[in-house]
Amino acid sequence: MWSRGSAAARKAGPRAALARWAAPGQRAFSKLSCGLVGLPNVGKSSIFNALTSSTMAEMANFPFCTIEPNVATVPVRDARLTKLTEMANSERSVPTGLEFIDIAGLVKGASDGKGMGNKFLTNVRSTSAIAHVVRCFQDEDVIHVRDGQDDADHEAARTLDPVLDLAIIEGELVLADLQSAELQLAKARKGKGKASGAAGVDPAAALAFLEGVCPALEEGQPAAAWLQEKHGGEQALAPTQLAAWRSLALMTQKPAMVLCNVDEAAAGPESSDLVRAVEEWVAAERPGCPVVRVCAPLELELGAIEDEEERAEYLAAMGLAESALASVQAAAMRLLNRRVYFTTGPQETRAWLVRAGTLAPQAAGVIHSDLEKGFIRAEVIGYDDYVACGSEKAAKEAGKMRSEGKDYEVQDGDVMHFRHNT
Ligand SMILES: Nc1ncnc2c1ncn2[C@@H]1O[C@H](COP(=O)(O)OP(=O)(O)OP(=O)(O)O)[C@@H](O)[C@H]1O
Ligand SMILES: [Mg+2]
Repeated sequence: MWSRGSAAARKAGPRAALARWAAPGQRAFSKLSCGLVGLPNVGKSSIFNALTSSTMAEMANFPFCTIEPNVATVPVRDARLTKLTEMANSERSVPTGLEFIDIAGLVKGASDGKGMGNKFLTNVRSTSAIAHVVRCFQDEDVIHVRDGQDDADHEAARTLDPVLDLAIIEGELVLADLQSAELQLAKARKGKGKASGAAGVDPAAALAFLEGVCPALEEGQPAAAWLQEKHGGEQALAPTQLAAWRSLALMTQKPAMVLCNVDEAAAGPESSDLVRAVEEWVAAERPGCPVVRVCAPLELELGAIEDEEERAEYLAAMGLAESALASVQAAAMRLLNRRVYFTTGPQETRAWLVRAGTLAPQAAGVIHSDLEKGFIRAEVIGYDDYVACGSEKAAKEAGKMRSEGKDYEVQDGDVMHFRHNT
């Protein structure tokens, strides 16, 4: 099954090392995952390869080239991790990861089983975020498919229209969600929904969400957009409400970003009309959804440059502030509301991912469940203080090390040490 990673994914060199992050007894580390979704042949596999700098996804000018999704985890570059590793002279430096899943092309009618149909919608269901890939590159030789069949002869299907493409795919996800939500609603009304049985889920709250979200889905509104409009988004929900909302497990509840697959001409500061059309539509219809331009060949070249200075020069020459990978990773962190804290020592300096608002014991639990169970307190130094003082010892002497208890909310960039009694 793809969720455990394809054989190719398991074999992949540097990524295989990432899979070993979680040593026996440790919890699997909390990496984020992002599924690449889009019409056939828009460049999902090309972007997957570019972002993960691997050639495991077969790229071909052939619609539905990808049948089994490819999975790869990419380490997140973080200058703070590099700096802390240098300061502690650690043997190992372990970044956080972002997993990409290259999903087969969806077409209009996918929710009814057209094209590769529901099988691929299942793959979308298991990711934490969705990246819509839309075609913004001009190439007469690459077939553009919109209607579930090779429509190369139809002028309308050949015309590039990334906004329409985006609306089609989003519409398919909404339709599939509507089918699921209506089933859940019928069951919930009879009082035997899975929500009513799920631990920690208030059946009345789940029912209320279903009654609200079904008509919205019917009108073509993604579930997340409905929640934003009616309730101010997930952040505004109380824990019991959030549990009820999440129990619906709809695809359009997931945060989404748009990746514009551009040619080199539109990769620099100039952009293109197609990209601008996407940006305008998203700003008006899906506010808060990030739009990132990715030029696959350029990103591939960039991924191959190890030297930081050389990378910076390459980016500057292209007129870019950062790589598409860095933009996508930042967008995923923002969308999924994640924060990073660090642990550092001579053996290892490591970055850990937690949700915004995570308290110290649960943050410790990301490292090992024993640390959470036996949590006594956390010794915390803010990243800036740590660097300004030059070492943990100096930070301590300068009074910058705080002793925090079980109610402490972990902040992005905290350098932490956990005291525990196990
Ligand atoms: N930015 C680009 N510029 C020019 N050609 C591109 C670009 N991106 C992708 N292509 C070409 O488009 C074709 C389709 O790409 P790819 O196989 O990555 O699409 P896909 O979305 O994964 O397709 P499928 O849905 O069939 O899996 C390939 O021939 C690829 O080389
Ligand atoms: Mg593909």
